[in-house]
Amino acid sequence: MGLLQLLKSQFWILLILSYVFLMSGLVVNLLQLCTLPLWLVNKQLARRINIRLAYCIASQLVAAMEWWSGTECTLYTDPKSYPLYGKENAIVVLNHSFEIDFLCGWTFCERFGVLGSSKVLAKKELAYVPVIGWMWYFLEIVFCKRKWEEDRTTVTQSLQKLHDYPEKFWFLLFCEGTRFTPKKHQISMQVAESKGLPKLKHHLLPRTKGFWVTVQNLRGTAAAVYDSTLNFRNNEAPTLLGILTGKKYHADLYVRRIPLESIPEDEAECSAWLHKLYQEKDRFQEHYSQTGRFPGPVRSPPRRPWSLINWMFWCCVMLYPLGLLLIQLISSGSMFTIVSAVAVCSAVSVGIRWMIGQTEIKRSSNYGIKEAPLNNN
Ligand SMILES: CC/C=C\C/C=C\C/C=C\C/C=C\C/C=C\C/C=C\CCC(=O)SCCNC(=O)CCNC(=O)[C@H](O)C(C)(C)COP(=O)(O)OP(=O)(O)OC[C@H]1O[C@@H](n2cnc3c(N)ncnc32)[C@H](O)[C@@H]1OP(=O)(O)O
Ligand SMILES: CCCCCCCCCCCCCCCC(=O)OC[C@@H](O)COP(=O)(O)O
Repeated sequence: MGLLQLLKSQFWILLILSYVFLMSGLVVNLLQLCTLPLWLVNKQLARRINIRLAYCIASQLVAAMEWWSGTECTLYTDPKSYPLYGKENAIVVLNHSFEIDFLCGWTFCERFGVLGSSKVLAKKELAYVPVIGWMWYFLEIVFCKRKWEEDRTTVTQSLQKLHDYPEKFWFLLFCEGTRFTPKKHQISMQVAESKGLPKLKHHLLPRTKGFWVTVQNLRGTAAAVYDSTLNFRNNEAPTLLGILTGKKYHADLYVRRIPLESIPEDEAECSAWLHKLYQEKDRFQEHYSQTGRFPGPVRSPPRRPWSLINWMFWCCVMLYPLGLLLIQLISSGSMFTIVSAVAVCSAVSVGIRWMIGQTEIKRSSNYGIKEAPLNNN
């Protein structure tokens, strides 16, 4: 292990990065709160400001991945579709097997200039995660309870609001609805069998209602579906903690652009279309596991310096007062201040550990387990 790598893996470095992320995130959340009155007067301006504020938070994680860990991202895609990426609204369909799949998604958003405005159909629990969840509220992220009876109306309403969104956005859908685990896979394949659908090896059976409602409500707003399949080289199972301690991974993403008009409007046909798409995705993953690559040409966009510049800016802004405080602390020698500083450090590390925990598959929800196939009609 090199000296730099050793340094990156030190706990106190992680603590400093976490402090910068948490404190700058809370400052950004506060600024977002201040834009509330502006929504009443000039909604489009409020949205544009919030896109930039969200960029300040999300791009710190992207910088950690691209610049700190040096993780590389290769894009396999058709050269004819490539010039359209970032220039049109799109619905992105992505497999949900990795702890940092959302971060890889963000990295591509950054490279195509849509990071601040990127959206997702997210489980409601994430709305309460400090910094990220609070930021999403101002970004008009669509939340769902994964209970169709309730989601049908709320998801439709949230999607309708995006019709006049002032900047280009990608709307991410993890149609599997939860992270892949062997147990969830086994249960979802029982569901597939009970529905007479072919079994999938690398994916859970997709939930089709969210996809259908998204496509229907974004017709005329989004131009295409980007069918995206992600994998990592050398059978790696990357983690956010790995990224933050400087571990380098190599992600491969296969993207196919499918014009929205080619997707059926009828719910049953749309559902069958999505099942077929997942059967194809499964074949791409099988191809990857056999050959170590996806089909088609490679066209990788380079990383941009903006995420790093933003991160450096927040490091300077947040570390300056921390430095002053430390000097004061050491020179005062007061037991009370030292105990307070230790308490703050502990709170930061517990808070960040909890947030990182949200990304860990071993802490994944029971969704997809609790509904036994026998309960399905
Ligand atoms: C060029 C570069 C291209 C791309 C770059 C890539 C990406 C970048 C893009 C954007 C980035 C943006 C942001 C990223 C940042 C962060 C994101 C982080 C995380 C958030 C992600 C989540 O929170 S995922 C969880 C929430 N999302 C979803 O669940 C979406 C999918 N779900 C649905 O669509 C659901 O239908 C629903 C949520 C709308 C409703 O849920 P409900 O449970 O009520 O679902 P259903 O009614 O569908 O369920 C009943 C049907 O399911 C069948 N069933 C029962 N048991 C199972 C089972 N175990 N497995 C499968 N199916 C099952 C049942 O039979 C019912 O079937 P029907 O035939 O009746 O439908
Ligand atoms: C430099 C930064 C230092 C500190 C970084 C801490 C950042 C914490 C970021 C938390 C972001 C949370 C996003 C989680 C996304 C996710 O993967 O959600 C899972 C859901 O899809 C499905 O849930 P489940 O049903 O439980 O599998």
